[in-house]
Amino acid sequence: MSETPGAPVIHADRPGTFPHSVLAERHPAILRQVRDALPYGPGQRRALDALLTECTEGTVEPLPAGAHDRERWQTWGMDTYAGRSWFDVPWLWAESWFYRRLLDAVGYFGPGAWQGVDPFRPSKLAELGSPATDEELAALDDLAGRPEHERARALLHGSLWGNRADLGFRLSAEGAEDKAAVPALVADDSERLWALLGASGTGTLCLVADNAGRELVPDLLLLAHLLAHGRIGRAVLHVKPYPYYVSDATTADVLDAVHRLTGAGGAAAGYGRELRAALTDGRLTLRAHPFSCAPLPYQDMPDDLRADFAAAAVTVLKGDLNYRRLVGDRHWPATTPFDEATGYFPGPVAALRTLKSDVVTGLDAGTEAALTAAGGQRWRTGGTHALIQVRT
Ligand SMILES: O=P(O)(O)OC[C@@]1(O)O[C@H](CO)[C@@H](O)[C@@H]1O
Repeated sequence: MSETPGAPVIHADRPGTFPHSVLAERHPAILRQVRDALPYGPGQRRALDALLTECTEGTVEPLPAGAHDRERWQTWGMDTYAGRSWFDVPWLWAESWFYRRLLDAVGYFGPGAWQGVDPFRPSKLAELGSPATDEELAALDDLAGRPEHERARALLHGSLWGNRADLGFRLSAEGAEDKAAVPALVADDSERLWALLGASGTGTLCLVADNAGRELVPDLLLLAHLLAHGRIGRAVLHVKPYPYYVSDATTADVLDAVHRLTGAGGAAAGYGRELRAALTDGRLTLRAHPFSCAPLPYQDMPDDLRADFAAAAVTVLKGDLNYRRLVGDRHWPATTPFDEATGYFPGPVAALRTLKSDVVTGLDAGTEAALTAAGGQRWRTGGTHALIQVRT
């Protein structure tokens, strides 16, 4: 773990703060949701109950000697934090630890019959199969007749606002952009992103995915478009190696999403076929690196991942958690330059994120003041605002 100096690391120890509410309220609610989602047996239910007590009142208990990833978690700080209250370790660490322990409780890592069963799959499938997703996919038919650059921009906004599970590519009668969403952008470096994704490109785009379902679908649509129109030669989609933060995308979720697209008919099916072809011929590859579920900032990424990102024309990181890990989960002044916070990143990097936690960099002072004047600090966590930031 790096000892990088910087703004103070975020902890969850102060009642009344957003991080505290995640540990004290959101995690217990997730445990209840998981209990209800699948018919787990008595042993799994006891383990979920024990985890509830441990994460709210107890201390960090190290993984047992036989755990397959014990050594990895030791390098990720487990021994340092063992014995401390979950509220007294870095918030990012406590959250990642929660999902690792939850999967243990339901037998995800096995051995046994429940090995590999995603506790969040019922909710992911419900979202993917919802009428709202039908509507959003049908909106692709309206997009089909537009010029390529308009489609590309609409799909980029779909991917961005998909982070709020709200696909921005749905066209209004007036034009190609979502009129309500665009003014909510607190930083917009999209033209710099398009400069990296030129009109004809042979380069590789790394897209570090966030949520499955209604976020992953527009991410895939964007990749399909960029590949089909030769803006990039290859894409590498980074997904999680195991279920994480409830809805984060795994390989199984990508396959479900592609299946959903091909079965949808209309323009959506065309995107689905393009994705299947790209996966089959190697233009689109999936990567499920263990570090994608690490409780650490990207500054601490291992060399093989660094090499992947270094070789890309641009790496696009989706969502709030990836943003926290990109700039560091710290109380940065909002005007801290994005270029400075991401200076360590081994190549051009872009963040596409709706704001759902306190961390933010790269705002100008006027924007920050206007946001705060309009409603205190709620803009930081409410998911009502978004940003596209790029460092070349
Ligand atoms: O990465 P995502 O899906 O955009 O957001 C993850 C998130 O919901 O989880 C954290 C709270 O648990 C917050 O940082 C953030 O709001």
